[in-house]
Amino acid sequence: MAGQINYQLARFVASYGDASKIPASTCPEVSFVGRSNVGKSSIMNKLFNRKNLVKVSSTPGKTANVNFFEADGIHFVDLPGYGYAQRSKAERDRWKDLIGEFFELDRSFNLVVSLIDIRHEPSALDHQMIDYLNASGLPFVIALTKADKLSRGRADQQRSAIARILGMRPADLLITSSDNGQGIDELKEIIELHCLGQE
Ligand SMILES: Nc1nc2c(ncn2[C@@H]2O[C@H](COP(=O)(O)OP(=O)(O)OP(=O)(O)O)[C@@H](O)[C@H]2O)c(=O)[nH]1
Repeated sequence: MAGQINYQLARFVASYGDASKIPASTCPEVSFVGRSNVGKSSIMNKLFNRKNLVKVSSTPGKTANVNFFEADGIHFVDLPGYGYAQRSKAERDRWKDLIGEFFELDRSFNLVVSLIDIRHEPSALDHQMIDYLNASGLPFVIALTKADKLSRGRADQQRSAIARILGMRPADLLITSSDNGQGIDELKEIIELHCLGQE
């Protein structure tokens, strides 16, 4: 049951625009990836039960750095959203490099939470990210975001469709909403499993 990690004292730790400047891991880490505007900041705020600790922006593409948060001795890492078309190519390349370099670091990748908007098919960059996660062997979970925007039945259908596209089982994809809290306790349980070593 979720509840072993105390999220109450979540705090911002540091922000890095250059992966080579990130200090070595000192504790378990949970990293959040996904396309711009998918809801990374919102799901992190929901975990922390805070409105605005992780800046939520309705303008896509605001998270341009790797941002570290800490709660109860665990680091939560907000990675820059990828694939925001209206940015310059130079900026998109910088973000891609930053994400790529981050995953090449020798770190404690206890869990990567890969977010996909439940309403849309995975993008080419989502595929690239998930292929990379599969190939690297890093533990990851897919969280489908914004489920409150669909009926329960439609959300289940979308989960099956997205799972099929990704070659995964529907049960491997978590249906979540930062709006009504759906799936957040399950996500907490998965985080606990990977960060507190209860295999
Ligand atoms: N209805 C609904 N809206 C959501 C949900 N999660 C996020 N949003 C909205 O989607 C928009 C983007 O959310 P963010 O959490 O800022 O997304 P992000 O992935 O951090 O965005 P970047 O900073 O661009 O990488 C905001 O307007 C949020 O209010 C959700 O579960 N339900």
